[in-house]
Amino acid sequence: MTNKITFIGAGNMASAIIGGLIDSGVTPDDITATAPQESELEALRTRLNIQTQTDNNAAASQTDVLVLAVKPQIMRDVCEALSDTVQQRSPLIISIAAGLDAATIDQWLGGGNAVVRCMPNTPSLVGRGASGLYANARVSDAQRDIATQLMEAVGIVEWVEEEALLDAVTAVSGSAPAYFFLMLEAMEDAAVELGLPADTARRLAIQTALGAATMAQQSDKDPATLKQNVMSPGGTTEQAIQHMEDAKLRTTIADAMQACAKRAQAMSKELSGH
Ligand SMILES: NC(=O)C1=CN([C@@H]2O[C@H](COP(=O)(O)OP(=O)(O)OC[C@H]3O[C@@H](n4cnc5c(N)ncnc54)[C@H](OP(=O)(O)O)[C@@H]3O)[C@@H](O)[C@H]2O)C=CC1
Ligand SMILES: O=C(O)[C@@H]1CCC=N1
Repeated sequence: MTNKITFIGAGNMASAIIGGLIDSGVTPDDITATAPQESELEALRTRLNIQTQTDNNAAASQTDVLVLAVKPQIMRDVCEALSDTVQQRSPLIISIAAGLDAATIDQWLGGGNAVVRCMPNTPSLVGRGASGLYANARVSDAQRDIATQLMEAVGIVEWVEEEALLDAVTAVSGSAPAYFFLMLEAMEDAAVELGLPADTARRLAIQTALGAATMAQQSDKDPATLKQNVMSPGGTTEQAIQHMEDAKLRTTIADAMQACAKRAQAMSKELSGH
């Protein structure tokens, strides 16, 4: 990838993507990250050898791809302060903010921009990210390819042609690493209750999650069949799964994902004013 990429914001999600990009072979010199405090950038620069800047406009004035990676609540101020530079330079805009539509981002940046909305997740850091992407009408095929290449460097990419579907992507992958971390926490706690040392329990639970995900990815069987294959009739797994079904775990998961998508919609209304 020969494009210069600038990340506005250098927090959890930006540093996960940057880490993944560098591991995938992108030249650190082609990546710039900005944040208000030099102290926050110093660690990133030392660790990853990338360029850093505290001045968003200075960074944006030299870039081909501008990744907006600040919290949604400050996006308006950040975009409006960047609009002159963006209007002059016309970089491809990639916003990773939850619940902020492309038209609003475009308007805050002065209008007429090629805007890709991306919903990534933090496993991008280890090259196992899952990103949903949506492009507005200004995005050319070549720019779509750039966005695809960028996010495929850190995981899988799924394009959606309806922007509203990014809220579903947020529920199933953007926010979802947290669901699995919760599961790992709960399994470790329960295994400790059953007498295992915490570190042993954690290693076993993590390896099992990894193994199950890898099997689900590589097998031609669906998850329901893979689950059934673990459940010997009258055996142990049946008891565990029956307990989860009785406790309505599926409904809990569905309700949680509905709440997640609804929050993305509400944020959009709150922040864009329409
Ligand atoms: N975390 C996640 O798993 C995911 C997050 N996202 C989206 O990514 C975006 C960032 O989230 P996340 O990384 O978690 O948040 P963080 O708070 O970790 O990162 C935000 C970054 O923006 C910096 N920042 C604040 N103000 C400015 C400014 N004026 N100019 C430049 N940088 C600034 C912050 O610096 P400082 O710390 O000094 O304030 C920080 O480096 C959000 O919009 C979120 O919706 C999307 C998918 C997943
Ligand atoms: O919780 C959030 O709002 C962000 C967006 C998706 C994951 N983290």
